[in-house]
Amino acid sequence: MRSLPNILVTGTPGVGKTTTCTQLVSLASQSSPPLDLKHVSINDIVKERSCHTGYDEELQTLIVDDDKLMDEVEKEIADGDGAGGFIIDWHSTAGFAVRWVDLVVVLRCDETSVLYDRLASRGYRDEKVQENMDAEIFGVVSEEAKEGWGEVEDGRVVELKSVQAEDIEENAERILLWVKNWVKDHGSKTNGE
Ligand SMILES: Nc1ncnc2c1ncn2[C@@H]1O[C@H](COP(=O)(O)OP(=O)(O)OP(=O)(O)O)[C@@H](O)[C@H]1O
Repeated sequence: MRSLPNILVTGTPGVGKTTTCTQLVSLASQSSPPLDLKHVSINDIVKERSCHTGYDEELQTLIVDDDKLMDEVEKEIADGDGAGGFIIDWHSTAGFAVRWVDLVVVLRCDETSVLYDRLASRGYRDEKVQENMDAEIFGVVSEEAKEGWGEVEDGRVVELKSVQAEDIEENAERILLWVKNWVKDHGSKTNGE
C-alpha cells in the first residue's frame, strides 16, 4: 500500500505542468513534516530511455512507443517498493493504468491568446500550435481523464485553471493540501482508526 499518493498532472502542452510540478515538489519538501514527492517527467523518460520510434517532422515531435513507455513508467513508479509520492508530468493519460494513480490534475488554460503566445514562443509551426489550441478548446485531455478515473470514483479528476503566474502557486498549494488530506485519511485507515 502506498504511503504517499501518486498524482498525474496533465493537460495540453504549455498549460504549465512542469512549472506546477516543480513548485509542488519544492513546497512539499519545505512543509512540516517534509513530504518526499518526486517529479517524474515523462518527456525525459521518452528521450532518455528511447521510448520512441522516430521523429514526426510535421508535428515537430518524437513518435512515442506507448508500450515501451508504459513499461518504463510502471518500473519507475514501482521504485521504493511502491511507496508512492510520484508526481507524473505528461500531456496525456492514455496508457496509464487507473490503479497507478490516485489523483489526476488537469491543468486548463481557457484564455486562448495566453496559450497561443506560450506555444508560439517555443517556435512551434502554426499547424502544431493550432492542433494544441484545438485540443485545449475541446477539452480533449480532460475528457480522456474522466473516461478513465472519473468512472471509478468522483473527485479523482480535478481541473485547475492555469492562466496567470499566481495560479501556479495556488495550484501547487491546493494539490499539496490534497496530498496531506490523503495521507491523513489513508494513515488513519491503516491504523484502523
Ligand atoms: N499559469 C501560468 N502563468 C504564467 N506562465 C505560465 C503558466 N503556466 C505556464 N507558464 C509558462 O509557460 C511556459 C510553459 O510552461 P510548462 O513548460 O510548465 O508547460 P507544460 O505544460 O509542462 O508544457 P509541455 O507539455 O510542453 O512540457 C513556461 O515558460 C511557463 O513559465
